[in-house]
This record gives sequence, structure tokens and C-alpha cells, in this order.
Amino acid sequence: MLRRCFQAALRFIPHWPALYQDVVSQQTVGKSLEIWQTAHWNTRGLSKMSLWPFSVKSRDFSQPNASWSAEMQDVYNRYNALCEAETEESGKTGTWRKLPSYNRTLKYVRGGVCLSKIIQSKSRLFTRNIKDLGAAFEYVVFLNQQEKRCVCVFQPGHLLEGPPGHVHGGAIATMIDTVTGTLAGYLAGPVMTANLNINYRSPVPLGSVVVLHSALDRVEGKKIFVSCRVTSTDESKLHTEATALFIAFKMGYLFGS
Ligand SMILES: CCCCCCCCCCCCCCCC(=O)SCCNC(=O)CCNC(=O)[C@H](O)C(C)(C)COP(=O)(O)OP(=O)(O)OC[C@H]1O[C@@H](n2cnc3c(N)ncnc32)[C@H](O)[C@@H]1OP(=O)(O)O
Repeated sequence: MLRRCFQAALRFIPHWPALYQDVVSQQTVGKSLEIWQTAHWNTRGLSKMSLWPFSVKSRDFSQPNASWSAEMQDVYNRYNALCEAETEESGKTGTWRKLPSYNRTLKYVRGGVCLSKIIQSKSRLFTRNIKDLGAAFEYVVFLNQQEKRCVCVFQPGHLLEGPPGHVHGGAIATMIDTVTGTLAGYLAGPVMTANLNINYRSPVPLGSVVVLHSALDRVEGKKIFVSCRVTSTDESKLHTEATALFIAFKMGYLFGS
């Protein structure tokens, strides 16, 4: 029953919204695109259903909130200004773009908000499942699609303690996986982490603000190689270095089809 529900859902799920076909070969994403285009029509039909019983609003967690420190807000403002300035001046999509952040990955796809209320409705994204503002993962990701890189401003809260007063290595790994995975996902569609290598160079104090700089290294077929550095906001201090391998997959892989 559950499996049939997933398979039905897949007909509504297009591909990830951003696809950069120049990065991954047609062979790897071409067939997924066909599914996406078919689903796109289905979903447009869905959005026209006035009697659809669920709200389609979704909270965007990348918006500033009261828990953000002045430093977090400053760095956010710096990158956000780049997004706005370029968009306003050129009248076209800017080089930098602030990415929305939802508490379920389903919500990134067209029609996914509705599906998220049906399919495993209690599931939540690991980094967005604590309601207490500032207690755990406060972050926002900016994408530079031309340069195939992104930055994430991250303020780790008190629930992420590892060594006394400092951030747990697993929490740092989670953020590296999230940021590199987000970049790979925007470049190549659905991806899964196959390998993550991390070198921890200096501890990150709880409540401080760090920046994750992530860049695409190369693509080989369905393999997407991404690297990441975690630094202080002025980049004078290196906290962590990592490389990650993601594998592009078709959504059916997760649901046994
Ligand atoms: C708009 C878009 C929005 C997106 C924005 C979303 C924003 C929201 C943020 C959330 C972002 C969270 C990101 C978290 C992402 C996870 O946390 S994913 C969860 C953790 N990962 C897993 O559970 C993966 C488990 N592993 C697997 O399912 C499978 O092993 C994999 C990784 C899919 C590989 O599948 P496979 O079909 O078996 O791959 P296979 O054909 O054997 O290998 C393909 C190639 O990869 C190589 N390879 C495979 N595995 C490895 C490995 N471990 N090491 C080295 N090479 C490997 C193979 O050698 C092979 O190489 P070639 O021979 O082609 O040269």
C-alpha cells in the first residue's frame, strides 16, 4: 500500500527544480527529464484544483530571525546585498541567489508541499527539526550558479555541543553534507552522498558564526565531486576541510522502482 502510494507520488514529483544539464551528461539525467516534463503537466493540473484540501504554504527557514547574532546578520546582509544589487541593476537573474530552506526535501519539488502532508508526514529534515530558534542549526545558503559554488553562513546553537563549549564534529559534518549536497543537488538533480572525507583543523565555538565555502570540483558521469572549507567569517581561521562524492540517481531508486 505504502509502496503504491510512493509510486503514485512519483508521478507528481518532477525533478529537482534546478537542473544544469551542461554539468551532468544527458545520459545520466536525460531520462529523468522525461519523467519531469510529464510530471510537470500533472502538477500544473494539480495546482489548478481549487478544492485541494491542504495549504500549500511552506515556511522558508532561511529568513533572518531574532536568534541571529549581529555577526550572523552582517554576513547574511553582505551576501544578500550581492543578490539584490545584481538583480536590480542588470534586470536579470543575479550571479548570487539566496536559496530557500524547507523542513522537508519533498518541498523542493513542484507539488511536494502537498505530498509532504501525505507521505510520512511526521518526517523532518535533520537540520530543520528543532523549533527553538537559535538552539541548533541556524544557517542560510547562497548559490553562485555561474561559478558553481555556494556559501553557507552558519550559527551553531547550544544543542550542538561536542567538546565543552564547542560544536560536535557530527554537527559540522552534517552541515558540510548539507551544503555540498545542496550544491550538487542544484547542479545535478537528486543526489546521494557516497563519500565524505573531513579534516577537522580547529574547534568551532558554540554560538559563533562560521562560513562554509563549497565548490564543484568535477563531474564524471553520475559522480559529482565537491569540496568544502569551513572558516571564520573573515576567512582568517580555517576550522574544517572536506571533500565529498555525490551520485546522481533517479527518484525511483528510493522507492524500489
Ligand atoms: C533543487 C535541488 C535542491 C536540492 C536542495 C536540497 C536541499 C536540502 C538539503 C539537503 C541536503 C542533504 C544532503 C544529504 C545527503 C545525504 O545525506 S544522502 C544519505 C547518505 N547516503 C546514503 O545513504 C547513500 C547510500 N548509498 C547508496 O545508496 C549507493 O551506494 C549510491 C551512493 C547511490 C551509489 O549507488 P550505485 O548505483 O550503487 O553506484 P554505482 O553504480 O555502484 O557507482 C557509481 C560510481 O560511483 C562510485 N562510487 C560509489 N560509491 C562510492 C564510494 N562510497 N566511494 C567512492 N566511489 C564510489 C563507483 O565506484 C562508480 O564509479 P565508476 O565505476 O562509475 O567510475
